[in-house]
Amino acid sequence: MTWANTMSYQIKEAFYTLQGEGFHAGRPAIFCRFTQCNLWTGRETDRAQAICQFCDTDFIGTDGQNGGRFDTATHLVEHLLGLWPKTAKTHPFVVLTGGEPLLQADQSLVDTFHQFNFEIALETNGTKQAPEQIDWICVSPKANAPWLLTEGDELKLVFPQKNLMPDQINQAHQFKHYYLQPMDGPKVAEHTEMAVQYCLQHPQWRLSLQTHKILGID
Ligand SMILES: C[S@@+](CC[C@H](N)C(=O)[O-])C[C@H]1O[C@@H](n2cnc3c(N)ncnc32)[C@H](O)[C@@H]1O
Ligand SMILES: Nc1nc2[nH]cc(C(=O)O)c2c(=O)[nH]1
Ligand code: SF4
Ligand SMILES: [Mg+2]
Repeated sequence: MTWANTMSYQIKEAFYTLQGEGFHAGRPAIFCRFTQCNLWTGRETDRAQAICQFCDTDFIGTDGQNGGRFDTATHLVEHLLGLWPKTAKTHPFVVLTGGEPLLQADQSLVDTFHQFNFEIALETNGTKQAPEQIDWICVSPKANAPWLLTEGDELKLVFPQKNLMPDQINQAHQFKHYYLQPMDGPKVAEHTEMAVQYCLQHPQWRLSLQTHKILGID
């Protein structure tokens, strides 16, 4: 006999938009937002007790646009492929985010994306190791959380974070690009000015604005 497969991918929402942040800002991409995070429950009543307290995202449930539970990697990938324009001359580009995508995204999902000719980018908090062969890894470490994934393509530090300022980033870490992203919230203007000044004084760092918020798109 075979066991019923209870594993499934739980997706809050999925949408086609421009990557707003970091190296690939401006690039059309399918966003796949997984439910759940290991640094916050996602409930406002728990925010003040969470390890990560500044999150700008709702990742609870599977009720968002194009969200749902997908019982196999193939079913999820086919669903996402449907969001890529039919007339596109380029292969589909997907950004796995959340919530924390590495709680669910496994080797089978990565391999299935590649079978369907996807290029895969990942947005992660860096608390877990990633499956192999992800095409673009963006790590955004969080103060007071374990940091295990210390290599990747892009390090995108939300700034400022008490206990995780850019001078505390170990330069032995292996990333191709280093970005400061101003922490959104009531003080975003002040944080942006501070990030500009920090980059000017430490030109290894570049500024990442959340351009989708400026544009008013997803
Ligand atoms: C919502 S997170 C999901 C992926 C993963 N859990 C992570 O933290 O990287 C996506 C990106 O938004 C960033 N982010 C979350 N809240 C933010 C805020 N208030 N201001 C600026 N960036 C924020 C995260 O650091 C991360 O780079
Ligand atoms: N346009 C757009 N770009 C993004 N880059 C990272 C995002 C995220 O929430 O992970 C995000 C997002 O939610 N929207
Ligand atoms: S780690 Fe990412 S998804 Fe989790 S609470 Fe922080 S910013 Fe939000
Ligand atoms: Mg976002």
